[in-house]
Amino acid sequence: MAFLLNRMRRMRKDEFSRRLMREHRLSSDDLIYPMFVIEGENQRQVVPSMPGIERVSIDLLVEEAKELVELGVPMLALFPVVEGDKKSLLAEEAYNPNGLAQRAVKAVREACPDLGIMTDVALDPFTTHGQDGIIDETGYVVNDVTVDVLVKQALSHAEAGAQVVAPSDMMDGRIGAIREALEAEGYIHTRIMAYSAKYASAYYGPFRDAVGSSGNLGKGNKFNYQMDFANTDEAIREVMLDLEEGADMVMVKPGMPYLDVVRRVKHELGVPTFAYQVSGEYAMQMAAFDNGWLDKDSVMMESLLAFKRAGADGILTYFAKDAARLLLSK
Ligand SMILES: NCc1[nH]cc(CCC(=O)O)c1CC(=O)O
Ligand SMILES: [Mg+2]
Repeated sequence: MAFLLNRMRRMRKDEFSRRLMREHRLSSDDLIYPMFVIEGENQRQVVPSMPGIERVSIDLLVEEAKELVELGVPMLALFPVVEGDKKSLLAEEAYNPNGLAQRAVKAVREACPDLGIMTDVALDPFTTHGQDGIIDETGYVVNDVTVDVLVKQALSHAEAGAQVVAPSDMMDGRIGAIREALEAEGYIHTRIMAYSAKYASAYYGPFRDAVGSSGNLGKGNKFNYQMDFANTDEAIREVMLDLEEGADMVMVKPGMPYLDVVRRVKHELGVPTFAYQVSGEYAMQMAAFDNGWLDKDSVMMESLLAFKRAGADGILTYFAKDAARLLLSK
């Protein structure tokens, strides 16, 4: 032991050398903040299964968007919470040019022209049954009919001013169809963030509470369009297809339990890769924080850095504001 040449602890001894050898960093540039919007004015509703997260009306959404700009967060992800009488079997409200999402996009673009807005392209907030598409008489979500509606929805978002549209539905061929329609209508700059490897996950529960689709979905599941969580080769194929069809960014979802998939996508394909730390992952951590079982700031930052280590270029996270605030204070 007299001549221990490799002492790994030497570099860990002081903060300056720890800083020098640090391989990965989290910055506010890496964060995307998902937000839930409701009708009305000066309205806020808590989401019991997501402590700290509220559904807000457009006026309050705009105020929060300004806060995001100040915090250096580049983009928000918008999810409309649609009232029951707007839901239907054919989800017509999804492409209403004056729908809630479309109005919210316009309002935020006007107030914060440089903030990115990413819209959710999927039908689950608009269908009476809570599935992400149009169903046939057996309840099966019909792929190509659904894609036609998604195209209309994506175009209405682009027209409202969304710079990024994000299909989260997992229909086959929707990226290509949306890309072609955007090109044909002159929206050549609209970016597509594809939820490419989206798994049929039980971690989405609190989100479904937040958008009010859990009651409608009931005991239903999304196994015949979202991916089986036993697979990773299939994720690579899904990502490759979406890239061929014109996606600019791809996403893996959920996040923390799927970092192996994030790593494979980034390292095998080398494309802009994002991960979604979903509602259930947020709820789990918040439950521990609120009970005093885990320290919020340190565990939150450790969980977000793990995404960077795995290769993610950015993270959709309900912690985006808290993390950006913490980064600014350092
Ligand atoms: N298109 C639906 C959609 N878009 C984002 C989420 C989940 C997000 C989260 O859990 O935070 C879901 C839920 C689902 O697929 O049932
Ligand atoms: Mg696909």
